[in-house]
Amino acid sequence: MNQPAAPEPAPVVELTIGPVAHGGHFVARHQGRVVFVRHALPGERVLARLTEHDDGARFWRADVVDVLDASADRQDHVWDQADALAAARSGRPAAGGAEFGHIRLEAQRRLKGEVFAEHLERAASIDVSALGFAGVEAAGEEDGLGRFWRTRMAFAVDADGRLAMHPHRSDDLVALSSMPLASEEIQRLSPWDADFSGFERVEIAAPAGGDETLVLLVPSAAAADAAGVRRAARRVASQLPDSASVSVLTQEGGAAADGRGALQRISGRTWLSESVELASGDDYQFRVTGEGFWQIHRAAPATLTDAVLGIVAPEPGQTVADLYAGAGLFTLPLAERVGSGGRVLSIEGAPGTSKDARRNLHEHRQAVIAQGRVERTLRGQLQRLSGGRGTRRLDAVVLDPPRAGAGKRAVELIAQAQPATIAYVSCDPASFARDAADLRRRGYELVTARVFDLYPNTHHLETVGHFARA
Ligand SMILES: C[S@@+](CC[C@H](N)C(=O)[O-])C[C@H]1O[C@@H](n2cnc3c(N)ncnc32)[C@H](O)[C@@H]1O
Repeated sequence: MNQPAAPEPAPVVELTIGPVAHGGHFVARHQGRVVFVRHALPGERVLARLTEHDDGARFWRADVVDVLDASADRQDHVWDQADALAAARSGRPAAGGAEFGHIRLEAQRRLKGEVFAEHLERAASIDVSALGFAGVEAAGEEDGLGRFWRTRMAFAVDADGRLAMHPHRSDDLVALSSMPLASEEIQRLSPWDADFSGFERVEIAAPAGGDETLVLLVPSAAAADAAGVRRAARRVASQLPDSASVSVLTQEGGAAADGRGALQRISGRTWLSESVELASGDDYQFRVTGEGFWQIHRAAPATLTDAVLGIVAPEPGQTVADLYAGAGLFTLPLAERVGSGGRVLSIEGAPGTSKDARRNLHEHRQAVIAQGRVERTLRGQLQRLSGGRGTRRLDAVVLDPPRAGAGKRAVELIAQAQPATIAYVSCDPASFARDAADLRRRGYELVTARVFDLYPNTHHLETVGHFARA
């Protein structure tokens, strides 16, 4: 019988690396075609394996397998399991999730600043140097190598029940023996040593500085009956320290935070208590349910809230909107500052997360907590706030949309409310630049932009932009 032909090994080509591009890639050219290369640095000469190279494709993709001339910004990778060069040498896949780990931290920030500046220039004709953009800022105290900052982690589970992660754009799984971006609280659980058989996804959350952790187990599609799932979950719980609360999350489709999931407690609690201390010394407590949204970097909640309050400078009696509000991270300090004579309209789409916001704000009657999509609910909420006399104008708007940005309809509604000030928090420079261009067309100018490195050793960056009505 004929054996199927073994797949051709992907070609390896020599490339000279050009500038950084968004998404963790660097731009090179091969035979006139653009190649997006990972694990590289500008100016390097490398050997790279073509991972996507269709003849008809507009561009190709490649991963560096060897460095012929190294950049001075290159360092030993901070996480051996994500080290693409070591992986290529030993013929194993590298885990995704730390695609900038081979770059010195200061250089990562310089590159992220270049990506940010380029997007604003290209999509919104904004020259960030004219705004006094001072480069990407570190958040909070940090490990010199950009490790131990993630208070939220999501893992896959391999066939042996080990925590695992996918390589970039791959369905393969890399079983983990470490994950140095995870916070020290998560490290203390040593989840890499546990057996998660029976589950297909594991989410772990740990508040910065606390000793409680929350482990959510998503049963695999082929899971046994409910009793079998509970037994498997109890077996997981028995392998973890007592400080870990364990719950099973069953999802009837959709993301964890969409409110359609059901949480079933196995041990401990189904929620975490998060504490945020601002630069002013003000201290806030939040309850965040297992499947609810919370910022990932340990210093992000305080860093972002300080930046937002610095822009909005809320005053007693004002009316402010907090859009894409999550569990109320910004809503709570805004509500305290506008006082009982003011109003904060807080809109969050995910029902479970919105429930958290309602609990976190229940003592603040000036906060109106609305659940729904901003683009669908903002107008109706502003009409309600005006008591049926047209649409309530806003003094300021804070928006912190997901990666896709706010989009045309939400920007239109925000501009119609005529806020003097807009604080726009964004985790994606492309959608931020697109929305910034739209805000400009509607009479708002970007006054300042700060970029925070809330995702060290990855290509991601967080922007807080201050827009003012021209
Ligand atoms: C980046 S998070 C910000 C949450 C909050 N500001 C914080 O920092 O904790 C974005 C939030 O927007 C919510 N969301 C996504 N799309 C939405 C939409 N169209 N309308 C309202 N909320 C939405 C998500 O559920 C998520 O909680």
